[in-house]
Amino acid sequence: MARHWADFQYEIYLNGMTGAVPRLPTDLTRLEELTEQRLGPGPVGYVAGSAGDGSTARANRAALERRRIVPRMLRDVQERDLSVEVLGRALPAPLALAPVGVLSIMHPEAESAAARAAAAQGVPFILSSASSTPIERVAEVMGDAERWFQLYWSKDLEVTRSFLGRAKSGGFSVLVVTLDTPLLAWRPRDLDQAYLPFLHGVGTANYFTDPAFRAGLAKPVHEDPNAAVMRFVGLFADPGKTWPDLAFLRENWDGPIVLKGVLHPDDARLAADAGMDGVVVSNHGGRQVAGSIAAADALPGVVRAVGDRLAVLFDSGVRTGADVFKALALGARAVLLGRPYAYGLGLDGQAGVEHVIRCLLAEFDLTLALSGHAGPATVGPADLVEDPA
Ligand SMILES: Cc1cc2nc3c(=O)[nH]c(=O)nc-3n(C[C@H](O)[C@H](O)[C@H](O)COP(=O)(O)O)c2cc1C
Ligand SMILES: O=C(O)C(=O)c1ccccc1
Repeated sequence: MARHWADFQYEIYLNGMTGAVPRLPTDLTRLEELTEQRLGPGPVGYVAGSAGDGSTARANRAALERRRIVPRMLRDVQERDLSVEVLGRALPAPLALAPVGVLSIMHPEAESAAARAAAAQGVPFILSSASSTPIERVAEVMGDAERWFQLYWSKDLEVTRSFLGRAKSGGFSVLVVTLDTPLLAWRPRDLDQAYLPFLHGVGTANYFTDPAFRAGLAKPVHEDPNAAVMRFVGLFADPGKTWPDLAFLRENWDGPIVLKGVLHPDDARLAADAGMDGVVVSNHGGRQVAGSIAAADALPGVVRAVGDRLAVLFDSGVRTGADVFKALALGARAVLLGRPYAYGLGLDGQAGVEHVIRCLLAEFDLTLALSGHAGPATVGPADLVEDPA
């Protein structure tokens, strides 16, 4: 029998009989405020912040909130199964943890704690190229759990080759290539504090321990960490890349490749034509193009364009179980979760990330059941209306 994620609520109430209440809020929209109170302004500003005036991040939430679910009754929702097949993988629920860089600013155990949490709950972990922890150290704590690798497609071919080889050796099976960050956007919250997180734990972070990256430095990282950070900023991405360049990745990666940060239907078609396996409809959580289309508003057009050819995933603004439901109703196969798990990590390490996953999926399970669905397969556009307000 499939796991009933909704039972988490009774676990919480049962614990309550001995006087225990959850260590973190069960409404994940409250985590940001709590993190802000507990951690310094630099790290929280970096994670919570977004591009420009923040309008895209707000639009992401508004586009999800504007869509309302129309529940159906008497449809036998006793036995529910949240599992989905994505890119040939059986996932227990339509959820993966999004790639989030430099997690050591949130917690000393950084990506290792987040990866352990994902593995414990059976949710794929997408490791960022810009992680605070080397690929191999993360692989070590994941057993045989599902893990994907996010590539920042570097200007330096040797760095890219090195990452692809190390990710493959570490058992990372899906390559997620992020397209929407050829440059870091204008981020006033970080600029006002002159805060760049990349110096944090520089000696042990993924880039800074990579042999190909180090080979290009005039001095060892510990002797001139500022120069190492400037080399990183200069080469982690490549604004010169174009669609034909994808052939290199297709030839040098055996497994599925997913392009992250696609918003236009024509770009989704180009991804399919380039032999890619999936796209993530995402505006990077509103951190790149201030003023851009909300991710949920871009989703239906991409699904119409390539839904029969590619796995269409979604992120940017997912905070509740209802948001997961709405993304699926708009045509996504699964969603990625970003900031909320970073806050969970900052507030309570591995346990905090597990709390976030369990709350989101319990709420999603209940949303499904209460809306008349026994699983993701039957969810579709007919379940939603747009709030005229
Ligand atoms: C602090 C932070 C760091 C991020 N680092 C990366 C990264 O290294 N690679 C990447 O592809 N996306 C990165 N993202 C974007 C996320 O993968 C994801 O697209 C975004 O957080 C989703 O929006 P949400 O935070 O509203 O859930 C980062 C996001 C945040 C908040
Ligand atoms: O901050 C980000 O959103 C991001 O994607 C990033 C970019 C470079 C390094 C680490 C994270």
